Amino acid sequence: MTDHISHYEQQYLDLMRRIWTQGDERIDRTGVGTRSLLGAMMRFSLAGDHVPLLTTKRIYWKVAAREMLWFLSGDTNIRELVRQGVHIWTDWPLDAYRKATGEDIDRDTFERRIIDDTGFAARWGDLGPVYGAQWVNWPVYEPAGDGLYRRAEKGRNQIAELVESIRATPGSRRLLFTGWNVAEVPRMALPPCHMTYQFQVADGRLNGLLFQRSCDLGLGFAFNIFGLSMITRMLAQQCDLEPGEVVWQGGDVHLYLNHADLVEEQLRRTPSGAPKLRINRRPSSIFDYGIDDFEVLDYAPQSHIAAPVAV
Ligand SMILES: Nc1nc(=O)c2c([nH]1)NC[C@@H]1CN(c3ccc(C(=O)N[C@@H](CCC(=O)O)C(=O)O)cc3)CN21
Ligand SMILES: O=c1ccn([C@H]2C[C@H](O)[C@@H](COP(=O)(O)O)O2)c(=O)[nH]1
Repeated sequence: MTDHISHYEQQYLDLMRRIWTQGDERIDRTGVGTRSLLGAMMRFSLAGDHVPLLTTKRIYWKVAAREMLWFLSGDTNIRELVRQGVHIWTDWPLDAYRKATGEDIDRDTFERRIIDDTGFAARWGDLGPVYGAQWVNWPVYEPAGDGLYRRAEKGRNQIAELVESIRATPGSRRLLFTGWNVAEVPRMALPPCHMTYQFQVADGRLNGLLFQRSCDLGLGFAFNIFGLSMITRMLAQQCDLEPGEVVWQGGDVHLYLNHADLVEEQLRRTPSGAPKLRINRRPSSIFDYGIDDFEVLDYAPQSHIAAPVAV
């Protein structure tokens, strides 16, 4: 149906090939090793409900959607994700627990305890002040007298302020939010990868841009580009704008060396089709969306390709 030269996903496959064949090979933080390139950009249209889901392997878009809704809820504990059957954040708390206790616990048992025991979840399931905390409750400090400061009860809600700003000053060049809180990065289980989102209103359309400092092109990217598209669509709906395009900018874009099978299989495949993301309802605020409000249509991907995640 779609000529593969012009299919939106070709940008992704080209970048994958370039990094795999020409990337700088190094041992990274995880010890797995990557091939890496600094600086990349891709653009995708959201017009007509189109969504840049990868078609050369199945993407579990509901997992990515649940993760995005979890960020917006301000939650930083994996418990709610695990309760919803989302396992993509479990490995980091699990690793911390194993290292701290020496207990040789398997993932299923760890997740069971996170769900069953709220005390255990509070102690071992929290990722620190990651995305959700910074997005909707960026800490602020108020004078407490004698030159002292105390943390204000409520922080800044960057997302609520962004909705207001898009509505009030659509010509602004300051329509953004960021998870990169320099003072709090050391307390995060992982410093934010998809760290800064910026928006622009042009001709009645909302465009969204993401700067991602570090990108696991084989696994994380598919989720991150869906998340960017989803939040751009939600913001557009809340601000009575049409969806425009999304621009993705990568800092350190890499392929893990243990993703060789995935990379080679994916590069053999040809992208096809034009999936659409439908939002079935107009919730009264950006914080009132639920998973059932989203539907993906015309998505007929090739088979899933499993690949290990580097912790
Ligand atoms: N190395 C690494 N890559 C990442 O993409 C990543 C991290 N670490 N750390 C934090 C989060 C967690 N994210 C993840 C983690 C795992 C998958 C993953 O395993 N995806 C599989 C299966 C998904 C599922 O079974 O639900 C996939 O095929 O997409 C995706 C994103 C994105 N981030
Ligand atoms: O949303 C995400 C979250 C994480 N990643 C990847 C990028 C890297 O491979 C690791 C993070 O390691 P750092 O050493 O902190 O860069 O996780 C992603 O692609 N998308």
